[in-house]
Amino acid sequence: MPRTVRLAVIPGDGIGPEVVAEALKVLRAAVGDETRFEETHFSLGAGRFLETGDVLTDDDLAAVASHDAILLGAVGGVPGDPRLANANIERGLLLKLRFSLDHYVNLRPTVLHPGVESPLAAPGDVDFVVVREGTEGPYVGNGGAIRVGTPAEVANEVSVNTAFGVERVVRYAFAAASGRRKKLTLVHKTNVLVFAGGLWKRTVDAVAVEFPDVAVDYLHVDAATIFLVTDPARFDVIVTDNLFGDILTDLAGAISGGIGLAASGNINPDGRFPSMFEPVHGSAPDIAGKGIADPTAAILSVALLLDHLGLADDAERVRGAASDDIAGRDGSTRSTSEIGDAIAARLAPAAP
Ligand SMILES: NC(=O)C1=CN([C@@H]2O[C@H](COP(=O)(O)OP(=O)(O)OC[C@H]3O[C@@H](n4cnc5c(N)ncnc54)[C@H](O)[C@@H]3O)[C@@H](O)[C@H]2O)C=CC1
Ligand SMILES: CC(C)CC(=O)C(=O)O
Ligand SMILES: [Mg+2]
Repeated sequence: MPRTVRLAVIPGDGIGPEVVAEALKVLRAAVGDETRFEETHFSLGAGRFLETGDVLTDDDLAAVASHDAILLGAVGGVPGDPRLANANIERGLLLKLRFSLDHYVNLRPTVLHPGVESPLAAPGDVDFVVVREGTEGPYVGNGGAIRVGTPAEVANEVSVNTAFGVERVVRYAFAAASGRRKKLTLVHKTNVLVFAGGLWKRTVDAVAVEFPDVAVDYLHVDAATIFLVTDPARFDVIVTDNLFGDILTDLAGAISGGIGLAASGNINPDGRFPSMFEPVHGSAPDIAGKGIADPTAAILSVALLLDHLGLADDAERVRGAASDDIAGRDGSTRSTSEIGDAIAARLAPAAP
């Protein structure tokens, strides 16, 4: 009897549906007969909002939450589109999913694949994971503004950091480092953000006692951007808050061959809620509909999904096929579906 995995698929906006189609192609080619993915496709995003006025209803959320895992493309329209001014798709949909489903680990691995040209002069070994906190920080919507639109406007956006929230993600990061090269770098801005930074630093110091095999380092976020460019090999696992992690992982994508290769998982490690896998990039309205988006980030996100489901062999095969494809890229332009087809073909069983 094959295992059935109920997969919620949220293609989203812009290039989201284009890259998700390729990711699903690869997923279907990767898994053996012993696993069956039952897909439910959800029409959510800016497009859906413009049609119906809904962003994410309680029914939508409950339906998505009833699945075993989620694959998401990207959501969001053209920045500045006045029709979306009151929608706040990113907060009302993407962050609502992450918060409601308690995705407190936002896992973003960065590898410089063989054959990829990095813009760095001396990239060295680029192989690190950013463990970004996913449910707190400045993204929780704890803010407000007064006298909006006047010269006397005051706007606040408060970063929320709880001992509970920081400790659980820090613990996850230590465990991840322990299973890798045993180095954890906390990135924050403790010299200025003394309250939040103090909590993060004290938590790392306290949890470190339980992981004596893991070397602990600390960098202010501004210095971390320098070292990501000048010496990325110094990083193994980075743990950081929601905002810093968001910014650092776009940079991580850029130094490792481009945002089109950067995968991520929004993980609920407790398994109480389905985890969600998505490329790091957004809906890229500037290239949407042209068939030129790189689907590799979405495909590598499928590998993270398979890992999460305990299908490590299938995950490794997807990574291997993607890596082989990447290594063979010669600078000629292939379409989104040509790349997906080529990676899926590497996974197809050999003809007898
Ligand atoms: N997880 C999500 O759903 C995210 C959604 N967004 C939303 O996406 C929309 C666009 O945001 P941007 O700031 O422009 O970020 P973006 O990541 O969509 O695009 C930044 C640049 O990277 C390029 N790019 C992105 N993905 C690519 C791919 N797979 N292949 C080749 N090139 C790629 C784009 O063409 C663009 O030049 C906005 O509405 C934003 O709020 C942004 C980031 C994450
Ligand atoms: C809505 C944003 C937080 C999405 C984003 O940029 C990200 O998660 O990387
Ligand atoms: Mg981002």
